[in-house]
Amino acid sequence: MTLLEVKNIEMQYAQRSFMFKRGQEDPVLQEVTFSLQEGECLGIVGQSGSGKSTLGRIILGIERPTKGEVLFQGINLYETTSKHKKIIRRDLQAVFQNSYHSFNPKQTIFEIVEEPLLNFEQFSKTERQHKIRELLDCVELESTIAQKNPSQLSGGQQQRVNIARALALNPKLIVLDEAISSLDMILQKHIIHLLKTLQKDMQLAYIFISHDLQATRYMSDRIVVMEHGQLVEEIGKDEAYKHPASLELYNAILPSHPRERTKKFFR
Ligand SMILES: Nc1ncnc2c1ncn2[C@@H]1O[C@H](COP(=O)(O)OP(=O)(O)OP(=O)(O)O)[C@@H](O)[C@H]1O
Repeated sequence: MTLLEVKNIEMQYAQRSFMFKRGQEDPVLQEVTFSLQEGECLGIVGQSGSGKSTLGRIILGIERPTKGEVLFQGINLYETTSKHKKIIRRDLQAVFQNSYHSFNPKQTIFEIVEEPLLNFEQFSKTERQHKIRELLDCVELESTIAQKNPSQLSGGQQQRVNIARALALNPKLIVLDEAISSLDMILQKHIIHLLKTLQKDMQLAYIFISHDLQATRYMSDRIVVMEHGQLVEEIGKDEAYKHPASLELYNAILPSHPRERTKKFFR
């Protein structure tokens, strides 16, 4: 079943200038259209500045597009009642690149993961404690971590806390915007495996926004490539990239062995 429909999205920011008359910037997104099925992972790749994060924020309901619509479970995100907004806020979650900035540094990990439960569920304190233990276990964190502050955790542990918080309300879709980019290669691998397992166990859908073509290929059922705010190619998991913009990204991947990294990669 279709979970998300993104239709003809255009995004144009107003020019910010003290010197000149305020006008319009060139569109950051143009005619962006795609859909996502329940339980599916769609990868979004593209060069820096191609509009990936802007699109992610529009899908999350954080930024209103200039044109077009986003339907989540058939409900238009930008023209909805407060009752529907609350449902959407439960079912649609996000994990961003820099997890530390999304925490209140004074809160304990327990309080961070508890927050969505307090806001959306009618759980007793014991039920919340149980649920938080379960969520930390789900992301392979020891429950002793619950009394620590974010600054006492490693980057990988912080990102697991972020994932636990995103999972707290059993969402249908998580937008992962460069969610593994700040981690070292080994941690990236662990988190990717974890995300895959959670996706299967919880029938989650993901939008996986990344610069990393290999991680995106591993995670996604389908991949769309963005260039200058437009979707220029859509491929299946095992299909080869064809569009010049996709091939440029693909050719920028460093070979795994330094001997194979010839000068052409640094031109
Ligand atoms: N709030 C804003 N106001 C004005 N322009 C913006 C705003 N947010 C993003 N942009 C512009 O939109 C374009 C796309 O930015 P965006 O961050 O979506 O790209 P991206 O593909 O996610 O890049 P990166 O991979 O580097 O994060 C950029 O030119 C950026 O300067």
